[in-house]
Amino acid sequence: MIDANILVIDDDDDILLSARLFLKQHFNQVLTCKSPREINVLLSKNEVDIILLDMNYQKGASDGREGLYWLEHILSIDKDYVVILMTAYGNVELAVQAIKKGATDFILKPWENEKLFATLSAASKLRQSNKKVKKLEKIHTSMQSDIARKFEHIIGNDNGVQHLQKTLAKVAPTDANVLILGENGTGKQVFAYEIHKNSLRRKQIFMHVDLGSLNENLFESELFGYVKGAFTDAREDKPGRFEMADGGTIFLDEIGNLSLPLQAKLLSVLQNRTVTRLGESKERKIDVRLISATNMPLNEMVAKGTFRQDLLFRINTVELILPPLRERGNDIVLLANHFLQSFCTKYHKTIKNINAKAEQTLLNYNWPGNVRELQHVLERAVIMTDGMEISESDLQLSPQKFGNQSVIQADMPLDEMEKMMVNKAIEKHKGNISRAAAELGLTRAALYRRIEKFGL
Ligand SMILES: Nc1ncnc2c1ncn2[C@@H]1O[C@H](COP(=O)(O)OP(=O)(O)OP(=O)(O)O)[C@@H](O)[C@H]1O
Repeated sequence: MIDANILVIDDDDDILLSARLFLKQHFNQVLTCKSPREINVLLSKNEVDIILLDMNYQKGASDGREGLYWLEHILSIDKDYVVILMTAYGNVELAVQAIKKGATDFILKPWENEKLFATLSAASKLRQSNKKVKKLEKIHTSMQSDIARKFEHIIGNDNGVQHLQKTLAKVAPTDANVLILGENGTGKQVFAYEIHKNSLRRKQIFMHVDLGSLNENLFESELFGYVKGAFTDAREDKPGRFEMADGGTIFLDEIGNLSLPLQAKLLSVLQNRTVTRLGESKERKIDVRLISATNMPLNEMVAKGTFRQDLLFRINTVELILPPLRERGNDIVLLANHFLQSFCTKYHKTIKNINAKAEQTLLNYNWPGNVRELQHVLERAVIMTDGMEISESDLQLSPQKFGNQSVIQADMPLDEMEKMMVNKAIEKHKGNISRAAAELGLTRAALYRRIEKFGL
């Protein structure tokens, strides 16, 4: 059985019947219709690979003009359709004209079944390779932007990060849906890409979609695509991100920002594994591995009714919770040195190290912007410093973000400082753990761990 869908258009019922009976034995799907006027509807509802098109429809017509007209029409819908013309009149000139206009081949009626099969199987090979080329072009474009994005490797020796790396290694080669949770800048995108790089889909597309930047109007056209004329600016057919990611991984970033109506639309695509472009009713199958990420507390949102539970179940087969940078201990110094090296290379500077006092400052800081903030701090420090080492003043860290300065003294041990902040936040929010955790930039679980640790 050849994996191709054939549409046969002929005004003669006997021809349609014999084509259907014969071709059904060899091809995936065979559709037939009597009038080329039905072409638009049929092509918008079905995934068709090859069109077998009669040249004459009006009674007594034999010049093939109608066939040429409909050939052009089909190719104007999508120039990649493979069209094979058929006629009872062995007119070579007409055949040449049709091929010039974009037909793939020509067959004479009455046909011999073997000849018809040979022509159609060659055509389906052509169609497959056209599809492959298109897909490769898409992958090429996406890889170009990947290269421009320049992904980092995951750096981290902290227990939490090491544990996550082990989970990642187990999950990556499966097709399981992964949800990555963590504050801004904790490396959710880095982890998502690492999963893709270690998956069986590594040679296919990694499609990053920032859902936070898509408003209600753009959501469907970006994600599901559209056909020419679907709306005023739709000048040509455009596949959506899901279709482009077919065969690869789609990374839905900021999934917690979706409104409830958009969550419903996304859920239906994930359940059916098909997308329908705006302006058409045809369903297109998609095969994607899904990774989602957010800095929002999805479980709490489910409890409040602002995030659909069924959508959460669909996306969180495996959950990775990235710890904030302030909880990663010495990884702060490890990452800082890594960024020091890379910015020294970028700015052609020779800076040997970060001095001890500056290191301690980095360790004491709260890092509300996490690894991204650390990266910026090091970039600025490398640019600004004139010496051979990074000192505390080069870091230019905002004093407010070391915690409550009015009571915290500079020489206070880190643990005590932390205990005091936790206590204050719980008091301020009258024991409401969620609010206290939100203020501290911690997850509820992380706050409970501290309450236990400090015996509060
Ligand atoms: N473990 C890590 N090792 C090396 N670089 C990292 C690591 N984690 C994060 N980074 C770097 O920090 C920056 C922020 O990371 P990333 O964009 O992945 O964070 P994010 O959690 O997706 O952020 P946001 O929530 O704002 O989208 C990136 O430049 C990334 O390369």
